[in-house]
Amino acid sequence: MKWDESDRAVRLVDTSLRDGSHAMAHQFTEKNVRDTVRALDDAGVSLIEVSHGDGLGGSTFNYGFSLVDERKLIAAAVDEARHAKIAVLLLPGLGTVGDLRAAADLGAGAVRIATHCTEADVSVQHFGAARDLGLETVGFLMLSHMSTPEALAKQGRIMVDAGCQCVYVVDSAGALILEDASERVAALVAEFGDQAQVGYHGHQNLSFGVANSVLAYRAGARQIDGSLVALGAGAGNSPTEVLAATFERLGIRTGVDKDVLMDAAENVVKPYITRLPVMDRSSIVQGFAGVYSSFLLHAERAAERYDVPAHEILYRVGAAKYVGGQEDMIIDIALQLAAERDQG
Ligand SMILES: C[C@H](O)CC(=O)C(=O)O
Ligand SMILES: [Mn+2]
Repeated sequence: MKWDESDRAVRLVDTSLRDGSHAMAHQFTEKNVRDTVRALDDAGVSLIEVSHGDGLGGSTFNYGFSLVDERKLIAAAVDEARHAKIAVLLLPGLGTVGDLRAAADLGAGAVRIATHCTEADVSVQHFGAARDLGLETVGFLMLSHMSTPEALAKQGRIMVDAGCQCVYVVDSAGALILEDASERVAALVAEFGDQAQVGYHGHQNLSFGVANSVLAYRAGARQIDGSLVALGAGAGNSPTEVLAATFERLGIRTGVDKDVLMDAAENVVKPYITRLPVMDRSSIVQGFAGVYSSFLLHAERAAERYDVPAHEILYRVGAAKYVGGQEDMIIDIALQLAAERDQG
């Protein structure tokens, strides 16, 4: 197994233990984390993200409480990884610089700082703090389908100027289809030149995670996210094991062992998944209507509570263009639908 980053044409980053937190309703155990990190590390994955689904400090009433304190999970991941670096996610306004310092003290080596695709300026202080802490820095422009490639590149520039080393086009809704993804990546690559890398984070709501990742690579992305068994919000992320197999077939060096990853998917992750990510009606509507993937479980819960269809809630969330942090509006919409039903 190669551990020289320069020997990889593309770096596959695994987010099963962070984006997968949404699909697991934030119920990861320490054993889940240890087993998954060990398997990913054995496969040669060099960056593994571990946090609450909504990042540091995400364990709240609005987003959903974690079963196990994420700091305990981060410490376990750091303890288990022999070669891989552990990354944490931070959404400014939810996670703080104090949370970041604590994660760095626990041994996290990278932070991925996520903002809505038009709000990169709120990340400036956090990138500065991360660089001061000696962390590798990555920026996430979430719900990228809501911006044009040109506007996204300008937002990425704010992150790079603040100290970000790789800016991701994040398809939070799984709404980007083929050129939608590659044109956004290409715009960021053109903007940054060799000042920063570009990454791509896909969701499978319309089933384009892997295809978009290949096009993103061809457009210049050099870090690509995946999750084992697609474990992630909505219909899940691009499966890491499928990315590895696909890139190998294309002759693109990832430095990871696809067979070890497939074994990890089958025998480590699949047995603990409580709800397999699927392209069902609700998640397809998310991709179609451009709805944040992590709204899925919130919509399903509101649907059950108010006896209204989850996919109808999600259509309305898409029409209203709600963004991350507006989870409470899902209940508002469910109440509207219930009132309309009761009025006949
Ligand atoms: C906080 C979000 O879950 C980040 C992410 O993975 C996405 O927007 O997609
Ligand atoms: Mn995601």
